[in-house]
Amino acid sequence: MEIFKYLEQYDYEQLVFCQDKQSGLKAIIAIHDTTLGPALGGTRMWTYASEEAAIEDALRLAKGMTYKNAAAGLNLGGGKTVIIGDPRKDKNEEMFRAFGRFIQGLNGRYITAEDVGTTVADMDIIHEETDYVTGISPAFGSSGNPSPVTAFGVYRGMKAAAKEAFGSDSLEGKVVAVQGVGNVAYNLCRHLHEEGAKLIVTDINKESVMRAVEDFGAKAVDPDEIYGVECDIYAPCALGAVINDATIPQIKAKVIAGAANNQLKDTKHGDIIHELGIVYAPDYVINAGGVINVADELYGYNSDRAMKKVEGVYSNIEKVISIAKRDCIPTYKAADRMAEERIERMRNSRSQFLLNEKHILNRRR
Ligand SMILES: NC(=O)C1=CN([C@@H]2O[C@H](COP(=O)(O)OP(=O)(O)OC[C@H]3O[C@@H](n4cnc5c(N)ncnc54)[C@H](O)[C@@H]3O)[C@@H](O)[C@H]2O)C=CC1
Ligand SMILES: CC(C)CC(=O)C(=O)O
Repeated sequence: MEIFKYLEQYDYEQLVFCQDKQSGLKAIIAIHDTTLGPALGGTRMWTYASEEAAIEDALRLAKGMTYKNAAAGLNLGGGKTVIIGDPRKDKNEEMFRAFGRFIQGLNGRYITAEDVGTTVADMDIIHEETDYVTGISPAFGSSGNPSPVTAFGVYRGMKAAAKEAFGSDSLEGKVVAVQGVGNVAYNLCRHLHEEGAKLIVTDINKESVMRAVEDFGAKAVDPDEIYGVECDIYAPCALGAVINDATIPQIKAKVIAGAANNQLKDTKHGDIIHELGIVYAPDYVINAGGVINVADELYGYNSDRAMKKVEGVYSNIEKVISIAKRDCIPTYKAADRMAEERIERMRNSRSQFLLNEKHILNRRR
């Protein structure tokens, strides 16, 4: 990958490589765009096949955060970190302390939170070194694990997408195929089960599957089978790029609505599912509940206020669908349009000169 060419092509601001020999930390912080405010996005710990794959993931996820935060109405830019390693074997306290110091060194340009492979306990360790971390323990007056709130937002967004596809937002009796039943999707399954939806689940982790079978009466299928099952709604809740040339011909669902980031392998796959008449709830709009929740910590966390905003994922999905219909475009493009228009409006409004304490005029006093 020609890194500067890529950064220029997709308007990235900064890519930071962090190495700490003692703890084994190898982290990549990608900051995409800070027009709306500091870049907020989680830290993913994963065993990447190559350093290039890790860089690509950080970059793609960071750009997704710019769009997610903008579309959610947050005054935050987009960034993300990936830590290279196996979260089950390679974590240690010094690693997250070292990582916290690297974040502190960015002086507020980047604020982190949980993502796949990292936990509230990890955020608490980072917090020993920096205040630029969210999703820390409720004991600190913070919001804790974002996953249940992300799940609630996905549930709300799924209902809005169902209303468009089926004429009603009730999920009672609807068959939902859930791919990956981890932190977010387990909580999503609970909401769906409580509303009377029928669940088909899969995961590469057998224990997670069994928990959903036992707790919610879900039917289990093998990971490769999930795309082709007879269902009304397909909910990708594992990793990205699952909507692709190989999977689209198998999908029988009328709605795709799930938590995973970067679900479309390529934008052309968003065009194809649109042509097939599938209602696609764009990933970064439907899964914004977690970031909306952790962002509230920056104002002094208030759960009621945060949950009210997360309920708005429903109307945000409605808004995206109506832009898509108005402009005759697929929903993924409508979501991009919504996010980009907000960033441009704010960029223009911030172009006016404002004196602040760092300005040269102040230094002369
Ligand atoms: N946790 C959060 O608040 C947010 C999460 N997301 C996204 O939602 C997705 C899920 O996040 P979490 O639930 O936090 O992660 P998680 O790691 O708890 O759950 C992911 C699950 O997917 C399973 N999985 C991995 N590969 C699979 C495959 N090929 N087939 C089937 N299952 C597979 C894993 O075993 C795991 O149980 C991720 O893409 C994440 O980036 C997005 C926004 C917020
Ligand atoms: C997990 C969230 C708190 C932030 C994030 O990184 C995301 O929404 O993907």
